Amino acid sequence: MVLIDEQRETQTGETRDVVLSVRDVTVGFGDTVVLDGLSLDVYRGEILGFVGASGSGKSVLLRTILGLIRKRSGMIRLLGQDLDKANDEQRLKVDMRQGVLFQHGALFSALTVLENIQVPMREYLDLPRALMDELAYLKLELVGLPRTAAPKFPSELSGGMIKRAALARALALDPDIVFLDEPTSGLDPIGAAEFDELVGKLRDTMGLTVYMVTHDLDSLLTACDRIAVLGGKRVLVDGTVDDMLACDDPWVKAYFRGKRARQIDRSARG
Ligand SMILES: Nc1ncnc2c1ncn2[C@@H]1O[C@H](COP(=O)(O)OP(=O)(O)OP(=O)(O)O)[C@@H](O)[C@H]1O
Repeated sequence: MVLIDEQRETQTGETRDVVLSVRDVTVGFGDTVVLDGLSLDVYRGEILGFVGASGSGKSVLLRTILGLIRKRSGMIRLLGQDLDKANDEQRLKVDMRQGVLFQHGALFSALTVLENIQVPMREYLDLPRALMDELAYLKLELVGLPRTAAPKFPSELSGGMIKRAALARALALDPDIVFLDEPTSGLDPIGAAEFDELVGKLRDTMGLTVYMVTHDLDSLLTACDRIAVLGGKRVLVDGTVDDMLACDDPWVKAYFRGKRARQIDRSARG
């Protein structure tokens, strides 16, 4: 496990390890500024739900953190490493300690489930085939897929199985943090709840840190330890469900105090 030298006092006064620190980040395309001075911390072992209106920049931030989009200014420290200052070796170390589940799973259609899970192993490690098979079967089990799913191609899987297979691939190298981009979209409510439960179990058993972009109110209210809301090109508010309910921003109010939210919140709190 990577040592993290960064600790921060949270809003509740606890001192926690910071796994991801985004500071004053600005990102734009041409004349359009999408993120303007955005700051956010993600703590070790938490599930952070990241929400915001469509087009507010959630994917842009995720892609910037992953190094797929260049920021104009600001700093991003992931797993204790300032990504702008990382040399190739340091970048590789960080890459190996993070997993990503892209929207819709993004599995390679020409590879079986087992081969998909082995992609990061092939990319970063030099392991004998038998060991890679064994490790991939362990990941299958971890995400609740049967061994019979291993030789199947993505086109032969249900939506829920695709998400689980993609999660198994994201977990292939036992990362410290996983980034999940709308992991429950397209799943029925039962499948979505089971997926959330699985993510919670991974947090509890592996100490996994989860950064989850989601529109799923159920996930935000029941699975996430903390919520951050993107609006006005930065993080408008972050905190617990109660912090969201106390927030007076019109979008946050409409989202968390709307009719659907009240129903879910009532059933989640019993
Ligand atoms: N490569 C790009 N070039 C130009 N503009 C872009 C690019 N990528 C994203 N944008 C713009 O950035 C803004 C934010 O997009 P983004 O996809 O991050 O929104 P989002 O919050 O993830 O939305 P959704 O919830 O609908 O997925 C949009 O206006 C989008 O058009």
